[in-house]
This record gives sequence, C-alpha cells and structure tokens, in this order.
Amino acid sequence: MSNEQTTRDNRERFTYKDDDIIEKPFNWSQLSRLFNYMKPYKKQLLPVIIVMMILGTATRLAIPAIIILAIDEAIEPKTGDASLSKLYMYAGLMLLLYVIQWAANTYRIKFTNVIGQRVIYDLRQDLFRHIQKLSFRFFDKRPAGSVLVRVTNDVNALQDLFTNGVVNLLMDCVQLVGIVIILLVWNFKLGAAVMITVPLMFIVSSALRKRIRFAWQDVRMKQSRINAHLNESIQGMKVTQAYAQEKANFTFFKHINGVNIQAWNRASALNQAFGPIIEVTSAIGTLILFWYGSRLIEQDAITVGVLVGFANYIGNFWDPINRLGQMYAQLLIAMASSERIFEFIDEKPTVAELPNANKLASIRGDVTFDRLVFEYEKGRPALRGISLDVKAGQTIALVGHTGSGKSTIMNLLCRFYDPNEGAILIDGTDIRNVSIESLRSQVGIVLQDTFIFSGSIRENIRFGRLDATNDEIVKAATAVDAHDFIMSLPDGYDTEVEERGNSLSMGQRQLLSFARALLADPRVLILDEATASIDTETELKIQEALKKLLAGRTSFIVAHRLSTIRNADRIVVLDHGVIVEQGTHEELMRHGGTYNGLIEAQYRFLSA
Ligand SMILES: Nc1ncnc2c1ncn2[C@@H]1O[C@H](COP(=O)(O)OP(=O)(O)OP(=O)(O)O)[C@@H](O)[C@H]1O
Repeated sequence: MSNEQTTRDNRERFTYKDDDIIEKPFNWSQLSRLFNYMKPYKKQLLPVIIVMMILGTATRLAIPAIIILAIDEAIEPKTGDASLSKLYMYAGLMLLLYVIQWAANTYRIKFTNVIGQRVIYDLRQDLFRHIQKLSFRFFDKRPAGSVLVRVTNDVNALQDLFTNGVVNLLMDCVQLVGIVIILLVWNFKLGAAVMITVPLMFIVSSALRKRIRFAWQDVRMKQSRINAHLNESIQGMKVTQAYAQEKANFTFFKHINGVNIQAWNRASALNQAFGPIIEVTSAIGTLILFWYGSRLIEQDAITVGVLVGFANYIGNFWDPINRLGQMYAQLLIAMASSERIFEFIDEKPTVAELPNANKLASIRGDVTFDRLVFEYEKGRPALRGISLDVKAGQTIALVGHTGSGKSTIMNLLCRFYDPNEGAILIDGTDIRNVSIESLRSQVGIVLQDTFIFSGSIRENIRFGRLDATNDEIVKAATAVDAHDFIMSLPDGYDTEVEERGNSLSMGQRQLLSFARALLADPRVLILDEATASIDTETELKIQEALKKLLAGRTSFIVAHRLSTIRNADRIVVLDHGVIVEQGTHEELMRHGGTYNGLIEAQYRFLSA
C-alpha cells in the first residue's frame, strides 16, 4: 500500500472516481452535431431570426456612417455653411435606425429563446431516452449523482449557447467583418493603422484558450462529485444518522464543496483575463486612431467627420471582440458540457440487441443454462461454468453463501449482463438472439430491494402491466393477500406513497411487488427473496402469496427462508460460482454436504 494511501485522512473516506476526464482538442464535429439539434426548427423560425439579425446589424453599422455624414455635410460642410435642416434630417434618420434596431433585437431575442428552449428540451429527451437503454454495467461504474448532473447541469449549460449565444456570435462576426470593410474602404491607411493591434491580441488570447477549456471541464467534474456525494448522502441519511456520522460526512462535503469553489474561481479568473487583454489593445488602437487621424486631418487627407465616425466604429469594433472573447468562454463551457452529454449518448449498451433480433415468441418456460462463465471485473469470475436444465413450471431454489453467484445467474437470465462464455436458452432459443423487450416482458423479476415509485399504490401495481384495468389490479392484489392492507390505508388504492415506499413496511412492500409481478404474468419468474426478518404472521402471508405467484410458471428463487426452500422442486446449491449440489431438501440433507451445513447453521442461529 502506498504511503499516500495509508495516510489518507478522514475526508477521503468516500472516494468518487474523477468522473470522466475528457481531454480532447476543440471538437468542431461535435459542435456541428450540437447544431444539428436546431435543424428541425430551421424552416419554422430561422428565416425570421435571419431577417432580424440582418436588420439589427445593418442598422448598427449604418449609424456611425450617418454621424460622419451629419458632421461633414450638415455641421462642417466643405462649402462652409452649416445646414440645420440637414442636421434634423440626419437626426431623424438616426432615430429611425435606432427604433428599427431595437425592434429587430427584441423580436430576435424572443424567437431565439423559443428555439433555444426547444433544442434543450430535445437534447434532454434524447439523453434520458438513451440513459434508459444503458446496461447495468454502465450504472455499476457511475454514482447516480453524476448521471443526474449530465441531464440537469450539463444540459442547462447549453441553454445560453442555444438561446442567444449562437445568434450573438453570428451577429458579432458579421458586425466585425462589416466594420473592417467599411474602415478599409473609407480610408485604407487609417483603417489598417487602428487594426494593427488585432493580431497581437489574438496571439496573446489564444494561449489562454486551452487553459480556460480545461479549467471549465475541471469545474464540471468537481460539481459532478458534489452531486454524487449529495445523492449518496441523502439516500444513506438514515445510516449516517444512526451511526452519528453527520460531522464526518459534513467534513467531507465541505472538502469537496471547497474544491469545487477553488476550481470555479480558477476558471473564472482565467475568463476574466480576456477583459484586460482586450481593453489594453482597444486603448492602443484608439491612441493610434487619434494620433494618426489628427495628422491626416492636418494633411487634409480626411475630414473631422471621418475621424469621429472612425472613433465610433472602433468603439463598436472592440465591443464584439470583447463579447466574442466571453462568448468563446461560454462556448468552451458548452463544449465541456456537450462532450459529457455526447459521451453518454455515444455509450453503447454493453447488452446490445442483434440488428435482426426477432421477438421471443410466447414461451413455455424451459430454461437451460449452458456452461455459463461470467465476470463483472476482469480476472474475478463470479460464475465459473454453470449448467442447469429447468423444465417449464418447475420451482428452483438457489441457495449458497453470500457472494456465491445466485443473483448473478438471475442477472444473466434477464440479460442485465451477457455471459463471457456459455449461453442461456429459453425453449431452446439463445436469449441473445431475441429482442430484449420481448424477453423481459416474459421473464419477470422481483428484486429483494423492492422499488416503490412515488405515486399511488394503484399506479405502483400497474407498473407490472400498464394497460391493466382497475379490476385486474384489485384481483392481483387480492390474490397475493395485499388487498386488506391496501384498503386499510387512508385512500385505499389511491393512497400516495413516497419514493421508495418509505411509508410502507417491508412486508407490505413485498406484497405490493408480488401483486405487480402477478399482474405482469410472466412465464418465467425470478424472485430475490428479502432477507429481512418479518413477523410470523406476515411470513405466512408471504408464503401463501408466493404459492399463488409461482403457480404454473418456471420460477427461480434466490431463497433465504427454509419454508420457501422446502417447497421448491429442486434446490441448487452454489459455492464460489459453481453448482456444488442439487436435489430436493431430503436428498440434500441426506447427502450431508454444503446444503446440510447451511441449514444446520440456520437452525443454530435460530435456536441460539
Ligand atoms: N455489480 C457488480 N460489480 C462487481 N462485482 C459484483 C457485482 N455484483 C456482484 N459482484 C460480485 O460477484 C460475486 C457474486 O455476487 P452475487 O450478487 O451473485 O452473490 P449472491 O450469491 O447473490 O450473494 P447474496 O446472497 O449476498 O445476495 C460476488 O463476489 C460479488 O462481489
């Protein structure tokens, strides 16, 4: 163990892997991929926005030209006579241009907001749809909080870019090019002189860009850690409080919160550095303008109007450059976020469907495990060659020490993971050759940790089959003996339960999950029996419910209760990923092997 590890302090009790360090160069194809999200709205809204953009930019470019004309033709014309009427005319014209500019900008912002919101909506939908398709392996590696942050923070980070960012960027670019052309055409020498500092500014600022990009990526990563920890803390709050570990937990939170602020400050300081660079270059540019401009006036090469107009254009010239600098930072933030979003969207489900996968036809329920080998992590096999033949309608109890591979077999049967070697056949068909939906709709699973969603009891049962009628729901609940307890709740089937079903007891949650499974009516049922001890009356109820649930289907039970085990047609005993014994309860007891040991240990425990 390294020195660093041994001296690890309390703050690092919990470790979160740095979530996806992405260090790729600025990715133009990704930017265009992002902009593809705007395509559906191209016809509908883009023409309006483009017209507004042209109007806004054209008026902005025209105003200094009017100032030049007003000075040179109305205030100080070469003929010598100032003309008040001309001045009024130019002032009126300017007023009109300002009004047009204001109206164009207002409408443009309104429309871009609409597009921005729709794009964000679509992107979030895509991301969520894809996350739902990802396999268990993906979620094994990632804390829920870090997944959450991509759908919330990272998508939000793109909001500014899509609402006004892109359009502002285009407008600023057009404005810049427009000003450069106007200045060079109006007076090439003076125009070139004032812009001499621009390349210098680009050289200095380009050095900053890379650092800014990485700094913002770092911020996102740190935020992701906060979310991961927060999510875990909230879910594990009861344990934290039960062990009075709030202080230690808070210290760790303070640590990651502080690290996040530091990262943010660093990124923001780098961002701020753009401002002074531009201010200094703009000041030098203005200095050159007045110094060189006044010499040109002395030589009669330009008029006062041109100098004032140039000053105006130059003012308008640095503004967009400054904004482009900020916009670049915003673009970098958006790029960092979009990289993280696309990284998820591009993640291929490890359990993939064959392109030509057929639906699994209605099954009888024969299940064959053929020499299954599986490892979650390389080099640590959880299953080392499992072979088992199960006839339709049989109940198989899987028993064995903790970590022996019982749940893993079930995970493979549902295709939450695919085996490294071997195959699982249902009615002779390899489950990898059929569509996942058709498989899972016929293979039901009731997990040990029954998940109850926030919503009504009725909706929770209906989760088994969304088109079930209310009568069918009541029938399923009655069959598993859950009806009485449901009716004793304040609003019966309409009683709202909290997320995870915290307001229900363990036994009640289990009965609900049985009702849900019964409603789904799968031909093959997997049941990871809850280990928590419950009172004898509930135990009896659950056993009765189980009988009804299992009747007529092929069932696999990761069994912990003796009563469940005894009722099984066959008991399969696992040890370190291999089947060491199988048979009925009596056969295995007579055999006096691992099973016998397990049962005796349970008795010793109960009678102790
Ligand atoms: N998601 C996972 N990632 C990595 N290893 C895992 C994962 N799930 C299980 N394992 C490992 O695989 C082995 C088999 O685990 P499995 O959950 O199948 O055991 P089990 O017999 O169901 O245990 P229990 O009775 O405690 O539920 C164990 O060594 C476990 O540490």
